[in-house]
Amino acid sequence: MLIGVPKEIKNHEYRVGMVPGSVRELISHGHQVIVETNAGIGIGFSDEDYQAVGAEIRNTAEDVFAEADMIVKVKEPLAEERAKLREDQILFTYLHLAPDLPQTQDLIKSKAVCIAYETVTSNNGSLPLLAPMSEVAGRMSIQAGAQCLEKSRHGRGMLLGGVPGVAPAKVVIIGGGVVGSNAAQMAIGMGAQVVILDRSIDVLRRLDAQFGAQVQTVFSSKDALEQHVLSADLVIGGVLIPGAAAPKLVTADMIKNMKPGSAVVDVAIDQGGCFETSKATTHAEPTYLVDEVVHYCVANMPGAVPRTSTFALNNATLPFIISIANKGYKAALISDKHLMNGLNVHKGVVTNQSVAENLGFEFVNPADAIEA
Ligand SMILES: NC(=O)C1=CN([C@@H]2O[C@H](COP(=O)(O)OP(=O)(O)OC[C@H]3O[C@@H](n4cnc5c(N)ncnc54)[C@H](O)[C@@H]3O)[C@@H](O)[C@H]2O)C=CC1
Ligand SMILES: CC(=O)C(=O)O
Ligand SMILES: [Mg+2]
Repeated sequence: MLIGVPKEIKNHEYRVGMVPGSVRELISHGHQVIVETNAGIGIGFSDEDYQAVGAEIRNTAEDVFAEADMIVKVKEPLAEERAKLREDQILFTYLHLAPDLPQTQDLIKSKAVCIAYETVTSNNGSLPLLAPMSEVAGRMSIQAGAQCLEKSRHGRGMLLGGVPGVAPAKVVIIGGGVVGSNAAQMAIGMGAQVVILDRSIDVLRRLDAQFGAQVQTVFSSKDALEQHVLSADLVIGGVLIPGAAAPKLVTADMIKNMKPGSAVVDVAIDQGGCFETSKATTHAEPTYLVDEVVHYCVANMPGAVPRTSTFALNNATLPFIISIANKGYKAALISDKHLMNGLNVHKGVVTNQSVAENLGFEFVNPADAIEA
């Protein structure tokens, strides 16, 4: 198979779909890889590094999209990338379609085979291609939130951990999955007072076993959520209903009633966000104010630490890339129900139930779609 790796074009996005080590593995399986010039330059991989392991370099994204059987990326394709997709071409990347009608419409129109990292599943119920980036974003959310509390960012002027004789900040984490538990680990390390809400008792049990008395675990009822959000200095949003748009758990009214200078970090923004007042921001301009509450809503947080993130992501994606390349996408999907769950759009039809329901498209079972 001919696999193409374009350079990412989202604002301040320096991750790349494949590192040279992964390219080497694919070539050892008998495949060809073309890489857009400077695709890895932001994390220290030159064109020569890719050529040294057998890749060919192309000067433009047009060339990569025109030639490749499968495109391997990081972020969802932007409009100008979507316009380059071809019928039957395989696209393997993050998509986050549920809150994104224009992208979904374009992918349908392209008739490409679109497999999303974030809905690939595993036997233990986790999302193996989302988890590494959620680890990064969860850890970063506390760094980002700590900066938002600084006076220069219009925050309350509080140090997360306080100092002896002065109370620490109260950090409230909504969603205790991968983002939430990694955020908790960092917040505890910085000495904050930490509360985590989740609506899964099993998740709360796991957090209790992991962190003991260092966190307060809370069942996420409307009442509890309101009580803790209103008394928080920093709120981290890390909820997920796989494939679906994030529930708007924190209303605009609740934001209005938070303390002036408090901060919210909406990690779930890539699924539309869990604060009613959230709108996606970029690393160039990460924050804005609503009712004196600092909002940080960057949809590609791991892009800020692209070297760590690229390796973490590529470690997880490589086995699936090899499987698709070796078997062809149909056999790869049929042989692995977890990879099949990644199929979101197939040659003009929507094959993810949550995406179809959220956006009002007809849902076609992925197995039926690829047999058709
Ligand atoms: N902004 C960014 O750069 C990044 C964003 N993300 C996003 O972060 C979000 C969280 O991802 P993960 O932690 O990997 O998901 P996860 O599935 O590990 O955890 C989500 C948690 O939310 C909980 N939850 C669902 N509904 C809830 C509710 N009503 N109240 C309280 N808890 C609720 C679930 O029980 C689960 O424990 C996803 O939307 C993901 O796409 C992940 C990586 C980077
Ligand atoms: C998960 C995701 O959207 C990201 O890593 O940017
Ligand atoms: Mg994202």
